[in-house]
Order: sequence, then C-alpha cells, then structure tokens
Amino acid sequence: TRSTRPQRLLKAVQKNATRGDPQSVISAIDHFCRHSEWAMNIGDEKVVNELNPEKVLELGTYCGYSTVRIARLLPPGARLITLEFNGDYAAIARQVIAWAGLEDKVQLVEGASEDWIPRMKEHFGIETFDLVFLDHWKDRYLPDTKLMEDCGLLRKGTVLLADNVICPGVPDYLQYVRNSLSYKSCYFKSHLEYTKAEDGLEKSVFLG
Ligand SMILES: Cc1cc(-c2n[nH]c(CCNC(=O)c3cc(-c4ccc(F)cc4)cc(O)c3O)n2)ccn1
Ligand SMILES: [Mg+2]
Repeated sequence: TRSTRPQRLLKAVQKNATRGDPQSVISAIDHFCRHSEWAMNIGDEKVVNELNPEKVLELGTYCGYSTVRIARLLPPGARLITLEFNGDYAAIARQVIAWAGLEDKVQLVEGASEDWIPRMKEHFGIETFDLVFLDHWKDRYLPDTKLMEDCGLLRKGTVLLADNVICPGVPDYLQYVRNSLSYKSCYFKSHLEYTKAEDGLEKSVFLG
C-alpha cells in the first residue's frame, strides 16, 4: 500500500538530516513541507521569543517537528512531555525525535489529553508546568485548559502557547483567555504553516 505522509516525512529526515543534529532535522522537515508535501507542523515562521522552561507539556505531537524545535533549546535536566493521540503519528514522531538525538529530554505518550492531564502528577511526578504548547484537536484547547487549571498544573507565570488560533481556529479558547482575569494574553500574527493563509499563536500567561 502507498506510504503515508508522515512516513514520507520521516524518510526525508533520515535522508537529508544528520543524526544528533536537531537543526538539520528541522530544516529537512521545513524543506519537505515547502517543496514536497504540506504537513501540519507549526512551521518555520511561527516563533515566539525563546522562553527558558524546565517542564514543558506539548499537546499534539504529530511528527515531532515542534517537539524538536522546543526540546533542542531545553537546558540539561529539563523535560518535555508530549501527547499524541494517533498511534501512527506517534511511531513516526519517536523516530524523528531519536534522529535529532533528543530522546533523553522528551517523553512521548500515546493517548488523549483528557485522559493524561489528570495523571501528570502520579505518573510523571510533575507538579506544575512552566510552558504548555497547545497544538492538538482544536475543540480540546478550552476544556483541557480548564482541566489543567483544575488539576493544579498551572502556576503563577505558566505560559500557554496555542497554535492555530485563526486557522483552523479556536474561537472559544481565544474568548476565554482574552477575557479571563486569570490570564494576560497576546496574539502573534503569522501564517498557516507553509501557506499564505493567516494564522497565529496566542501566548497567555497564567496569573494564578
Ligand atoms: C485529544 C487529543 C488530540 C491529540 C492530537 N494529536 N495530534 C493532533 C493533531 C492536531 N493538529 C491539527 O489538527 C492541526 C491541523 C491543521 C490544519 C489542517 C488542515 C487545514 F486545512 C488547515 C490546518 C494545522 C495545524 O497546525 C494543526 O496543529 N491532536 C493529542 C492528545 N489528545
Ligand atoms: Mg498546529
């Protein structure tokens, strides 16, 4: 049967990127998505000034592109937990993350955000996160943010970074973080990865 797009993306990484060199993995995926096939990676344009998080949660791994982009900047001892719902995507992402040599900093978990968010403390020993990157099912951004609040996973200063707030769009989440007294929110205008369509990131700081 015909290979899948994630499989073709992984092949492009293994062919064009250098093992253990995260930047070459990022460049290989950007090249693949610009010149071969579009894929729902955050892309090379949507960038927020680099934060210095120790504990990072990523919702929605896909092929691991944003995972590599974030994890490559983490200091020793810092950790990124990333949740991926689709088993095929997860299998590809594991290999992309390994190719970048970042498996020691990243824990990839297969499953649904609503099942795993309540288990962060007992399963991973995580009290609170410094940074949460929301890039998963768009109708889960708001309920999962409320769930993280309820589970005590956000602390004063935790940064929520949400992809796709315009395209595909997350209107209910935007309304919440922009009107809640518990968040200081700002929008970074950009484009849907590798296209001219408008999109952007919303950065929201939890005020406790
Ligand atoms: C419930 C749960 C879910 C997950 C989970 N794991 N993986 C994902 C992927 C979600 N991502 C997207 O759907 C996405 C889509 C587009 C897009 C597509 C088609 C267009 F035409 C235009 C834009 C662009 C993007 O940038 C995206 O990120 N969710 C993980 C855990 N628990
Ligand atoms: Mg996205």
